[in-house]
Amino acid sequence: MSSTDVASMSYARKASKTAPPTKERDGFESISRESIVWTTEVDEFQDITYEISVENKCARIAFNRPEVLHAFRPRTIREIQHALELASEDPRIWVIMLASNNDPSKFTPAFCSGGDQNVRSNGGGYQDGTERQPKLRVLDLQMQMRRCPKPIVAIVDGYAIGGGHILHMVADITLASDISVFGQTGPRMGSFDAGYGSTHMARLIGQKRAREVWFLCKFYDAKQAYEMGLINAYFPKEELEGRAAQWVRRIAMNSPTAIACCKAALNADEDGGAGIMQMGGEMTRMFYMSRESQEGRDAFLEKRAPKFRSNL
Ligand SMILES: CC(C)(COP(=O)(O)OP(=O)(O)OC[C@H]1O[C@@H](n2cnc3c(N)ncnc32)[C@H](O)[C@@H]1OP(=O)(O)O)[C@@H](O)C(=O)NCCC(=O)NCCSC(=O)c1cc(O)c2ccccc2c1O
Repeated sequence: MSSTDVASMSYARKASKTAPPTKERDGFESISRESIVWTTEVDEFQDITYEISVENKCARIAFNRPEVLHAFRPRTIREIQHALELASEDPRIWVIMLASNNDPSKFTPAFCSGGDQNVRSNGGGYQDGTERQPKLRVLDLQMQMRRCPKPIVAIVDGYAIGGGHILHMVADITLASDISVFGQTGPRMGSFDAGYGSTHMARLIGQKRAREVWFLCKFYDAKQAYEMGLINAYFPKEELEGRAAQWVRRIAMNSPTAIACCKAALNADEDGGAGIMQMGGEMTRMFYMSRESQEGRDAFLEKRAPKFRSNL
């Protein structure tokens, strides 16, 4: 019997009608924390790795530039965009991890240190020879992460700074190790993110705190980040991998459609017309699966008047 089955059993209804209420009845603690065994899905990436676990219904996209603390250049972002598209369109994948590959014996651990300053151009963005024009491609990635119907879990182990800090905030869930450090540096090095980097941060931690983070450019440890509401949880470094596996397994046990709709609704509250479009898209997708919707298409193709049956 797999650990997921054990968790499902404790989650299932039981016969007793007199048991006192306990929070353990959610079954969460019985979900396995064993490391996920990953299979490399695409190996032509240079700046990232992309792995999947079909058994656990999840994908792992990881920054792989430890020598610059996983700073991203346009190539890095383009590769993440491609991997995210693969994961989004793969029916075997229900949850997506955004992480980093660290070897603390060689380089300081980091999730991501933001835009690679070596390729920051004077032309209004970043240019590593792969862009037609210098651009802030990471903003497109942020939109793609928001619009992805599958939950994205950021796994932060080390520095999450600048644009790297924004990427974990844009992810749906953030789990961190206790050695992690969070912060913005833009105003110290001539940059800022006036999009989600400012507005979503204020939604997460409040206006006063967001102004502090941007105006002072202080760094915060994992405990402070948790207390501020920047992250969901933090764990001793050696436990992070197992705890992340537990969270991801649990999300993948739940209804993917319900989760997609919750994500769309939470985005809609913040994203105005674009958020409503995302939620509307989910509604239309499900409506297309109904007999009522299909009757409209069939009637058109058969050149007859539709005979709708209302479900209302
Ligand atoms: C994170 C640090 C505080 C760590 O300091 P530490 O002393 O431990 O390590 P080093 O500084 O020696 O770093 C090791 C090694 O990595 C290189 N490196 C680190 N970060 C970067 C980077 N961002 N770009 C390029 N290279 C980097 C460093 O040079 C070292 O290499 P060596 O060859 O010298 O060994 C510290 O590293 C630090 O402060 N890093 C800079 C972090 C930063 O300022 N990031 C923000 C960049 S701006 C940005 O990210 C950004 C994002 C967006 O989403 C935007 C969106 C819209 C508009 C603008 C955006 C934007 O500007």
